[in-house]
Amino acid sequence: MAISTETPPQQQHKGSSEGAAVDQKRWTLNDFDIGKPLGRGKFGHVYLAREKRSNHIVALKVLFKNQLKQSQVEHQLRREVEIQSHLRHPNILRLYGYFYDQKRVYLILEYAAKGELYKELQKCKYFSERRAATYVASLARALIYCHGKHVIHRDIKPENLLVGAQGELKIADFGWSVHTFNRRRTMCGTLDYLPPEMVESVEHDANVDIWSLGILCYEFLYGVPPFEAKEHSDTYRRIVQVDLKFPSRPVVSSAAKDLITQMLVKDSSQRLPLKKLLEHPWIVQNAEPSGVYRG
Ligand SMILES: Nc1ncnc2c1ncn2[C@@H]1O[C@H](COP(=O)(O)OP(=O)(O)OP(=O)(O)O)[C@@H](O)[C@H]1O
Repeated sequence: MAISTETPPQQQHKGSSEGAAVDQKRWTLNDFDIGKPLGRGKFGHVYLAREKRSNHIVALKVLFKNQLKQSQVEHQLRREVEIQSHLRHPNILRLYGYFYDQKRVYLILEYAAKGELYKELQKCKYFSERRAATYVASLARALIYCHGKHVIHRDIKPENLLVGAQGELKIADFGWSVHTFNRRRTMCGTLDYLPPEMVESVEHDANVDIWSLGILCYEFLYGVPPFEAKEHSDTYRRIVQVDLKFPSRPVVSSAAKDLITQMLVKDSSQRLPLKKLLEHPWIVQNAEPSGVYRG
């Protein structure tokens, strides 16, 4: 199978803007050769596929409409598609387009050849500081890009991260993301009359992603999330109290702990901004400048 990862699937309407082309092309199942299954999720299956005309390799996610309806997630899926199809960043999984038939919805996704990060973490138990810092820096860059477009991910966790052929991290699941600008518009009609504290709350909201990235950084280095507990109520309490403890094993540098401590701050306005994170000594000294961890 000829593998091309550079060019997106052919688009029908040349000359239109990239984002518009995604919407305008009318795909059907006949446009693809279907390959091996890549995995299955709650609502359907994911297959390796090749777009016939361009030979472009993609991941085709097939979702069953009746299951989406039953779980009342159609609205969430629509939002996910709307948001993800407009994002272009090396660390964000591309959504090239979608189509549907009577029973199914198909999402045409960028293929992430190295699969789920979650499985890698399980295999290694925890990552080296170099690897963790490289991942955290790429995620910070992807989130800065999202926040610049008023998109908050809200669900950054290892299960939602895939790894590309070069070892680059890809944020994959935008099911819980929100476009704050849209939300504000529907609520208030226009931004013009909003007081500063409400306009600022866009950034304020975005700080939830800094918290999640702090949790993820901890999990990369220790193999478990920081507030884990047997009982749900205990996890809740530990989060609310920010009951942050650093075990003595595995050994983790004080610079890494300092960064995590600056991200896991209860007052969301006091969390280390993502741009500052990229300048933190632990990131500067450990993250691969290429943004790619090759092992
Ligand atoms: N773009 C992709 N490239 C490579 N493998 C993928 C891709 N998307 C999904 N997969 C594989 O298919 C599996 C199922 O993906 P899917 O997104 O449907 O399920 P999920 O992550 O469990 O999400 P959900 O809980 O929303 O169903 C993933 O766990 C992953 O192994």
